[in-house]
Amino acid sequence: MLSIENLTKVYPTGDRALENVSLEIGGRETTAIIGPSGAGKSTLIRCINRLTEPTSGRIVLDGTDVTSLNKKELRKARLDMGMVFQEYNLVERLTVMENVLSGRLGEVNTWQAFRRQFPPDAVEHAYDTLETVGLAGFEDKRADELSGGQRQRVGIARAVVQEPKILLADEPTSSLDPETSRAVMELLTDIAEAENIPVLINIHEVDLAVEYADRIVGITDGEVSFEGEPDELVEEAEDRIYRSDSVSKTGRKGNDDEALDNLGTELREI
Ligand SMILES: Nc1ncnc2c1ncn2[C@@H]1O[C@H](COP(=O)(O)OP(=O)(O)OP(=O)(O)O)[C@@H](O)[C@H]1O
Repeated sequence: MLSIENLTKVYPTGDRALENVSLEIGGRETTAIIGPSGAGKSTLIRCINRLTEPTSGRIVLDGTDVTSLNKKELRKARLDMGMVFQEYNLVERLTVMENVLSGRLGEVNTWQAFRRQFPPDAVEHAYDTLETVGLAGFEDKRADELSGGQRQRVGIARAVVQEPKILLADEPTSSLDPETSRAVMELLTDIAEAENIPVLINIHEVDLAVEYADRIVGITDGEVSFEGEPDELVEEAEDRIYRSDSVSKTGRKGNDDEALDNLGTELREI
């Protein structure tokens, strides 16, 4: 169970990205965080494993107060929090298998890591996980030979072999085409069930959130503006979440789209 308690983040620039955010995430539920651009979604995900340091508040994972850990303790605690990134964060010149096993690096010493000596159960788990994510047979391919969707599958497999207590995903579909995005969302929700862990996803596309998530959390101007099941996300709730936004919500025309339309009209008139 992950408890986020009164989380506040103020960047050194003075930007108040999060204001007293409290949430509980548990079971094997997929929670989607939606909201306008700049609302604080990414900051929220990154504060959980302290890739971004919270200003105040607490993050408690299965009884461990992550916010109070020193560097060494934090490295260990991060093994419990698998992270999937928008840009995959793979080591391009390493193979798929090496990238996946890097999820277990925290468990072996430097010499073992250098000799690529991982425990046999880790290697077996990596093979199984590659099969789960649809990449059986890709073990020896280099990461830079893969498509975006395949890279993201490697990123997910790397997070899963850590055997985390929670999976965090920061815009995992933003660099992917719609069909691949759906496949990745399906995979993440399947993993939540199979591994019996909660998955927290920062996602731009409301339609994907509604289709795949069990629960939706709306963030607006750094605060929780909605919390509920996908079918509770009626138009009024969406308007509340996106009240100050014009571009991020899928399916709704924003200022940029309108500006492009106007430009098109003007060009046709010349
Ligand atoms: N490193 C930083 N330094 C200063 N301000 C930052 C930093 N990162 C984010 N911010 C600010 O914090 C606020 C929240 O940003 P964040 O990236 O968390 O939003 P987001 O909802 O994930 O946006 P998007 O959907 O566009 O990625 C914004 O006002 C942003 O400008």
